[in-house]
Amino acid sequence: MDTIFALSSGALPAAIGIVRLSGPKAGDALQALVGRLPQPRTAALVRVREPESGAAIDQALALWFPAPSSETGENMAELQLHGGRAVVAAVFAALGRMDGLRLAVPGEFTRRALANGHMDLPAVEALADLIAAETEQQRGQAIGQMLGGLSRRADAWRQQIISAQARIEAAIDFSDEGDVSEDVAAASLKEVAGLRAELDAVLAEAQRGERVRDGIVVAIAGPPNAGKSSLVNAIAQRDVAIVSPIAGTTRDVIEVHLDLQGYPVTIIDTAGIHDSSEPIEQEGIRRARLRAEGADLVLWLDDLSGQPSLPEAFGADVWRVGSKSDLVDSSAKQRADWLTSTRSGDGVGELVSAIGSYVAERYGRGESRIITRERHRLAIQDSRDALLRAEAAALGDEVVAEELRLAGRALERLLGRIDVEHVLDAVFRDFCIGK
Ligand SMILES: Nc1nc2c(ncn2[C@@H]2O[C@H](COP(=O)(O)OP(=O)(O)OP(=O)(O)O)[C@@H](O)[C@H]2O)c(=O)[nH]1
Ligand SMILES: [K+]
Ligand SMILES: [Mg+2]
Repeated sequence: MDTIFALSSGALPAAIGIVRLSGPKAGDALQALVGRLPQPRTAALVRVREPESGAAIDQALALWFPAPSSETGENMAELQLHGGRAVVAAVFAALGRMDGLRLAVPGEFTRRALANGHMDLPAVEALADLIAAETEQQRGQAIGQMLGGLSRRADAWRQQIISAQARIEAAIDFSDEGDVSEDVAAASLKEVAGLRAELDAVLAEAQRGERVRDGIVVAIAGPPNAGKSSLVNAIAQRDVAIVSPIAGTTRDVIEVHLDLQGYPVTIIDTAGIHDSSEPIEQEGIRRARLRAEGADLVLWLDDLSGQPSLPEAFGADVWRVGSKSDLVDSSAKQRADWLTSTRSGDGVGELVSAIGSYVAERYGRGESRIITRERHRLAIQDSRDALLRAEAAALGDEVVAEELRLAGRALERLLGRIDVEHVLDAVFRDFCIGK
């Protein structure tokens, strides 16, 4: 097993540059650089020297974490250097010359922690989410999961399934004893039904966690020239989209990322939807429809100047938003849920607050969000389906026990206890070097 090292802190130059090592030779390498091994888990002020010449490289804090009480479960060492490029380069050069040491690949420390059972798969996923989190709600969700939110629940479900399975298997073995075994099996199946209902409830809310992780999409759609791009610019307070009096200006889908009440919200500007014979515009309209259909909320914009343009039926909630309110008389205003003018600025701030409240209400209420990825949802769904099949099978039947076994396996997959290899690449794709 190689000993790996990497810069675990951010871009240089910086006040401090943290270099971490993990593997069998981490202690030897630290000793070669600083002359001694500090007390385990206690920071020590040390002189870092080039091992061959003895020339000073830096003065630093050193930490030593002997296996197995370290993040990876291996011997680990950490140097908190001054964060200069040449300082870190000199330390890397010295480490690179040592036998059995090499630079880590992205996520390799965490991969070792997983392999050594110091983290489970949901915790690894949550760590990636925590590092990627840009809003308060994303952070809260990620740390909750990293500290075991999902794992604890899934493990409790698994224990319940195993115990029901054991009782049903015993009932099968003692089936010649008649009534008693039937009662036991019936009671166990009742428990299974209760658990299945619990999984159903969690699955019904699955979308919330996934959306908070990935971002909640609000699409601005409507007829050409309604002022969609102007509204997107007003919301972003930046000139992100091209605005012009020419109908059909926007063709590509443009995204703006916002933090509303701690939730990540992606506002998308789309091509004006109407019957067009122009092929490029047609493609833009096709993309606009597609994004609006996948959105969580559609703002249907209409400048209220002519016949009301009817919102198309999308899968999402639709708000009718009147635009250019500086141009219309009060009678037209009854046709919209919201009125805005990007010229005067009226109504834009209110609309944005209303979107924030809508998102907080829709994604914040209810149980804590424990499903944050499709992978979690599919595994829990598999478990739930097996429980349902168990309920449907005859009492005391071997099929019941087998379905319960499958239900338990789906949860073990969720926790990364089995079949972990084929999901690892997807999980570690987002990791950076040094993590
Ligand atoms: N008076 C007034 N004009 C506006 C307002 N908002 C936008 N406009 C004008 O309306 C015209 C169309 O605006 P855009 O934002 O390009 O409209 P759009 O819906 O994105 O248009 P397409 O991308 O072509 O579908 C431009 O000339 C804008 O200056 C407003 O609040 N008041
Ligand atoms: K336009
Ligand atoms: Mg536009």
